[in-house]
Amino acid sequence: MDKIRIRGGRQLDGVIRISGAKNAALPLMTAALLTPDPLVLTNVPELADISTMGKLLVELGVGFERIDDKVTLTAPDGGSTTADYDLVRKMRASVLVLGPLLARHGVAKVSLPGGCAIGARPVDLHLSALEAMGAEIKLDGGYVYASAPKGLIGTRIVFPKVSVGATENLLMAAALAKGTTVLANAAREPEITDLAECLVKMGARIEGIGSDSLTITGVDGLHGATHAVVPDRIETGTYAIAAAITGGSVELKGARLDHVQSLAQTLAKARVDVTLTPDGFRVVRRNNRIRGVDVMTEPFPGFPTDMQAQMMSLMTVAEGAAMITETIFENRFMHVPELARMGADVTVHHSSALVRGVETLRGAQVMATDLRASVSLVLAGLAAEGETVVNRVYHLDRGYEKLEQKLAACGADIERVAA
Ligand SMILES: CC(=O)N[C@H]1[C@@H](OP(=O)(O)OP(=O)(O)OC[C@H]2O[C@@H](n3ccc(=O)[nH]c3=O)[C@H](O)[C@@H]2O)O[C@H](CO)[C@@H](O)[C@@H]1O
Ligand SMILES: C=C(OP(=O)(O)O)C(=O)O
Repeated sequence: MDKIRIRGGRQLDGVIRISGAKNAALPLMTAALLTPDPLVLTNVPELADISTMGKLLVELGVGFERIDDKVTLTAPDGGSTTADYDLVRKMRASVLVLGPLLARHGVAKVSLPGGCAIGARPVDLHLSALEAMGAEIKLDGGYVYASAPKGLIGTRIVFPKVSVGATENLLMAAALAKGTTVLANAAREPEITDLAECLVKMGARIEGIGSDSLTITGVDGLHGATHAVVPDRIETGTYAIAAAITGGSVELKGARLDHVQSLAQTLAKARVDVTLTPDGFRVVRRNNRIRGVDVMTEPFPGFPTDMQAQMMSLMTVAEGAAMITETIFENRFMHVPELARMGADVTVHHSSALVRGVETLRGAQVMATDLRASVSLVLAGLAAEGETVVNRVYHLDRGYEKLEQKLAACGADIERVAA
């Protein structure tokens, strides 16, 4: 298994171009299941999760062609409606095929995704909302059997909890339902807005895009479209912290500051400068020490759970203490013991972590069990004295396109070592 080796202590200076968002590209790819016409997506990042979704769609009979950052997906009539365990278990976003398959074909059999390192992550909200639209749902042998032979029927759905995936699944299902569906207490992450805008290009009728209440008037059929995937706000935030933690200056080209407002506010409180540039924004910290700032994760526009581990790395070297509270996932502090191996002082109590800043971290052999925890160790390694080796690089390959190249181009001493 490959490893990442970092020799820390170098400032990062330069420019990083932000890739398309994994968490937008994945649902957009499943939207191809809604129409027999080609859906052309551009700015699609090259990531393990995108290949996994491609393989799952091919198993469902979808034509998949990739040329550079452009992916063309064509889902002819008569494709399969079964998503097998082997691919679904690799990536939870696979459950997003359920809504589109059911809406288009009236039937779907999709493996339950199961839990993962960061939490149990049930899909009950997806299933009960589809039931409210008239679907019959049965669970058997680890599979969801869903059917709606006469089609899904629009209704008012009030999500008891904000869920990105459930909002996406229902948005796609409602696009082809009979009548009007209202999704109240919907998630409003930029990836949902991106999906909604693509669906509108495909002929869907959606009002309230960008808000927590979406009104979808079902149509008889959708057509093909071309859509550019929104820039990745989590990749953006990760490299913003890379600049901050190393005391450097990095311009994030293509990044959307309006998608990372809560992070930018936190960085400003921590004494990191964020300034707009014509094509993105620049993050600068020079001679001052980072100041400890409390952070609590929340649905968008609050501070994203997918940036919590990276922010914790920054806070480990802050002046003073920071309380980091995780409200979205019940087990998302796996980076804490690994950061402690690098000299960080962190105490976890239930869903909060008290981080007492130290002067410096020291390099170590580390590994993590999920994507953002892994990248938080890379960030810590960039700031640490000496050598850090991050194992289990396959987690990073799920979500960071050309990670080592992007960081090395700004002066980081980082390389991938084949095992
Ligand atoms: C591919 C993708 O876009 N993944 C993102 C998506 O995951 P995902 O869509 O899985 O996350 P959700 O927003 O659904 O999860 C939020 C919370 O709701 C719970 N829940 C969710 C669904 C459900 O049916 N029942 C239930 O209890 C989850 O366990 C979690 O505690 O949003 C998360 C929250 O921003 C991000 O961390 C993930 O990176
Ligand atoms: C948790 C994440 O992804 P997924 O929902 O695919 O596990 C993530 O992108 O940080």
